[in-house]
Amino acid sequence: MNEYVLRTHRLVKAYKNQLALDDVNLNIRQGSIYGFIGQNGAGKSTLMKLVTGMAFPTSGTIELFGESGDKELVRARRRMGVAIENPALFPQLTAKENLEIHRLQRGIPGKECIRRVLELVGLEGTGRKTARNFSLGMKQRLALAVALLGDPEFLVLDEPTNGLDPVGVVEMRELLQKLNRETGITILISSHILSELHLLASHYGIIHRGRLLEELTLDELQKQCRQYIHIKVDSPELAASVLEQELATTKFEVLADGTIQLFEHLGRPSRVSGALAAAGLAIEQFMPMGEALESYFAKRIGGGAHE
Ligand SMILES: Nc1ncnc2c1ncn2[C@@H]1O[C@H](COP(=O)(O)OP(=O)(O)OP(=O)(O)O)[C@@H](O)[C@H]1O
Repeated sequence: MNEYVLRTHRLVKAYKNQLALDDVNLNIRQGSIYGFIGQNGAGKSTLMKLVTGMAFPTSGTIELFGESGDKELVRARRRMGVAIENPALFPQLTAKENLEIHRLQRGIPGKECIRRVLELVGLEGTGRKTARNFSLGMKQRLALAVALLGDPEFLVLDEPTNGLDPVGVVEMRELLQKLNRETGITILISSHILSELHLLASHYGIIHRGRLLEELTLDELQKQCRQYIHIKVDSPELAASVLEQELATTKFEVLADGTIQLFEHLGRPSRVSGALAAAGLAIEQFMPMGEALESYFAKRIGGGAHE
């Protein structure tokens, strides 16, 4: 079986006066959840449209389930479920009726799949309620159900958490994790907010101005997001000398507001607080912190902007 569900090679998409994708080599392994992160306009939807056949590349190749010929790609795309932009939902129809229309349009045999996808996304109890009266979270679930109709092996979801409240984001995360765990489905999911995908995605791709800056695993991302102890005491100068002399470290920074970020001794916080207290310092704040994911993302694309 092919190790990669999707690979792109030097993929370029040029619109009249701009490169929406610039030499993109993307690699999505089978069974992974690939979080595709980029600001608005970075090129996420464009890549998804090329992969799903909604638009054509200017140059470069797409390899889907190991296939890259034109005919083979058409066949491979049948193994994909897609939710890009809002799917056509009929507001006056129920979830079941909406799915029936999509099933017929796509020529999927048998009605059994409708009950199954409704259960998968947790909309089986919506009965006669019409889509007009659905919450945004329910509409997103219905869009996901539409994508799941043909029993796909690869799901492509463009910002499915867009506009959801924090509870809705967590629900969507749990739902996609459950699908991935129980069916082994590979998922490509985009967002402009890294923290929304964090803990959902097993792999990450960061795109900025059409260029794929970095691909990394969840583990690598965690390592990149630097951990430290945040310390606020009545005398930062004295604290700095305690850190250097008593704890033998220079891996800290004293910020302009007098707070200290200590990058060492993370596993022994009581030793640090003990040494500070023993020197007579009053400890006002003392807590372990990690660099916010968003600041890592901002830093990464900040650097990328000059590439
Ligand atoms: N049909 C088009 N014609 C011209 N330019 C386009 C077209 N589609 C996209 N673009 C441009 O290509 C760039 C990438 O757009 P794309 O929609 O892929 O970004 P995105 O990362 O999906 O952003 P968003 O989060 O806003 O959807 C943008 O600058 C956009 O203006």
